[in-house]
Amino acid sequence: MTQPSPASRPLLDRVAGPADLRALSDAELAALAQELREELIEVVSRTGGHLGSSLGVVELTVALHATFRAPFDKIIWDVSHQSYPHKMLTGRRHRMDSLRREGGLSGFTKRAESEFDPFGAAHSSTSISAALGFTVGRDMGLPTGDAVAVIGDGSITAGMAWEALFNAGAEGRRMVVILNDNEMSIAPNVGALSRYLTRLGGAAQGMSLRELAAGFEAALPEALREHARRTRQSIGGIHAPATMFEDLGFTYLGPVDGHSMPDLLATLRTVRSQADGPVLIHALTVKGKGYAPAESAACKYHGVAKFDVGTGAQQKSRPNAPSYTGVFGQTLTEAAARDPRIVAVTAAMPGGTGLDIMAKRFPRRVFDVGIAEQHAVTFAAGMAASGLKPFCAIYSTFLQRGYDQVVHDVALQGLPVRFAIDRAGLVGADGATHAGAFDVGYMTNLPGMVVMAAADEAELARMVATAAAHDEGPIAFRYPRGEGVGVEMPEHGQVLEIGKGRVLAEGDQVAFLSFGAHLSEIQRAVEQLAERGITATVADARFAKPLDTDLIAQLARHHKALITVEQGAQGGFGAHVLHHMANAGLLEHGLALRTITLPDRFIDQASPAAMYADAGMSADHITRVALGALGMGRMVSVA
Ligand SMILES: Cc1ncc(C[n+]2csc(CCOP(=O)(O)OP(=O)(O)O)c2C)c(N)n1
Ligand SMILES: CC(=O)[C@@H](O)[C@H](O)COP(=O)(O)O
Ligand SMILES: [Mg+2]
Repeated sequence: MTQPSPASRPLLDRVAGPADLRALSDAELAALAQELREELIEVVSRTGGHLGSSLGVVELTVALHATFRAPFDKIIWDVSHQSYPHKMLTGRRHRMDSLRREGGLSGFTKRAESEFDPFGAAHSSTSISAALGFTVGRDMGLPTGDAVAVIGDGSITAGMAWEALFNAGAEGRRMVVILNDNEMSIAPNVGALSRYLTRLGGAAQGMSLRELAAGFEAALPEALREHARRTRQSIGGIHAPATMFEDLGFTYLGPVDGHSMPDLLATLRTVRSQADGPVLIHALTVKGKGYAPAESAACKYHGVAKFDVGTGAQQKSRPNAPSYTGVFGQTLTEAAARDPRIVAVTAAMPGGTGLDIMAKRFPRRVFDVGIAEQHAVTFAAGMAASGLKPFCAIYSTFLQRGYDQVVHDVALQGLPVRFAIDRAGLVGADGATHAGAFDVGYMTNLPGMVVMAAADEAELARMVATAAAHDEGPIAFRYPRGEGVGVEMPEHGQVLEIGKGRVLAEGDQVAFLSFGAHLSEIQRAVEQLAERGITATVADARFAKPLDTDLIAQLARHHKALITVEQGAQGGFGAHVLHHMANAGLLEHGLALRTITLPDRFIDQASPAAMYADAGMSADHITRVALGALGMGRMVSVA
């Protein structure tokens, strides 16, 4: 991929890698941060991506790399959507225009991409655990240096981060956690911890971190923790209580101005030379820092499309149809207006899941619990047990985090939680970490769980209605990222009969049994087959559980080949159909059977269409599979 050369920047041009930062003076490091920021804005204006979070850590990234010795020391970015400045300082500056594109740099840290990415991420709240793991490796004599976890105030709300803090505090090993507190998750941060951090940030406002760091430096190493406590107390008042981080065994330093290079350098250098146990540095930053359109936007340009640097105006795609997410949010809001028992839960994604639409009309019936998928699921289970009708709206990839809760707190207890599983299938630029590949498998194997997938946006509206009406046990419906196919929308979502599919077109030779949103690709394949004189039946299963066994029997009896298609991993819908057919004796009449699923490998970022092509699921592939199943594999070649 040809890359435009970055504009010449006097200091940045001198930095081929982090070691070069150590030849710069502190003043030059501050100036370098400004160059880095300018280039970051330019690059992301061309690529799109997670701009606001990356802008907020420019100074921190420079200071970290100037102080620690990566890759020997391990700098671990939580989520790592803020790692663009880190990429630019660690030998990837000239490839930044390929960010999030096919064949290009990942939008997250990735072990395979660079030795400076010691730990891959994209799901939140893993950094402290990973840093503790590296720390133990170091202490057991492996050639690895200090571990530094950089975690945001949103990501630290997750239970996993606290499990790691408890463990690290008790272990007492030298490691560093930097809490990057910008008071934002994707949406404004929520919850009691967020309130606590705001108080902590405000309490010591005006104190000089350089003073604190100087005091810190003067302390004897073994007295480090006690000294930091005394220093804080002398600033916050004699009786200032210890922060909860200190109670957990960390030395708490802060708050530090996360955009002041002198303060950051003084603090990090002191910690690097003096720390003898776990240290938490509380850095206050501004999401979108240094770019006025980002700083002033409510979303702080968390994730942006390409944009005009002068105005900040993003290139809006012109949708031909409403988005699945929008249809979900709107339909659920209408259902909630009719049924006061409907409530909804999101784990820090009110906009991403469309629940912001319902929250505008029914603010007290939508609960943003922060990045806490496990809690979200069990909280919904509790509400279901109380007689409410909870919709738990979580992306497929993040619901993985709450799986034991789905099993133990929902399915096992037969509670009617409605799972709205957005971002099912391949999602594009976020790549493999965000692919909704596994939910069909991990939901259909649960006794009593009803599992649906929407073929289009009208079907999604029907599935919302079906879920609202289904009080007998848990039910889930999945739908993809992006816009629908432009079908006419029903006025009210009609309630579907549980376990019944539908036939959309009838043919003689091959039957396609589709589960979910790959239907339009199948229809293109059907056209290609028709050009070759082959007629196909197209059925939409709607349900992977319970299966429409009558429909399957009918398709099996009247065709030479039956092909299942789903936007999910092996072990999902197709596997259930095969399992049923084997046990029902439907495989005994010479029927050719094929399952089209994602392959058994992770698919790298590209456009969703290119990712599906990579996965062997384009219309051409489907046509080829059908021809092969009919024994006509060599009849024609398709592209
Ligand atoms: C387990 C999980 N749930 C949800 C998300 C979606 N997500 C990505 S970034 C983000 C907000 C993170 O906030 P914070 O850590 O404060 O970083 P900031 O963007 O403010 O820099 C969320 C909710 C995720 N990546 N992982
Ligand atoms: C980093 C992260 O997990 C989110 O910001 C994610 O990229 C959002 O994805 P959508 O754009 O699909 O909502
Ligand atoms: Mg934040």
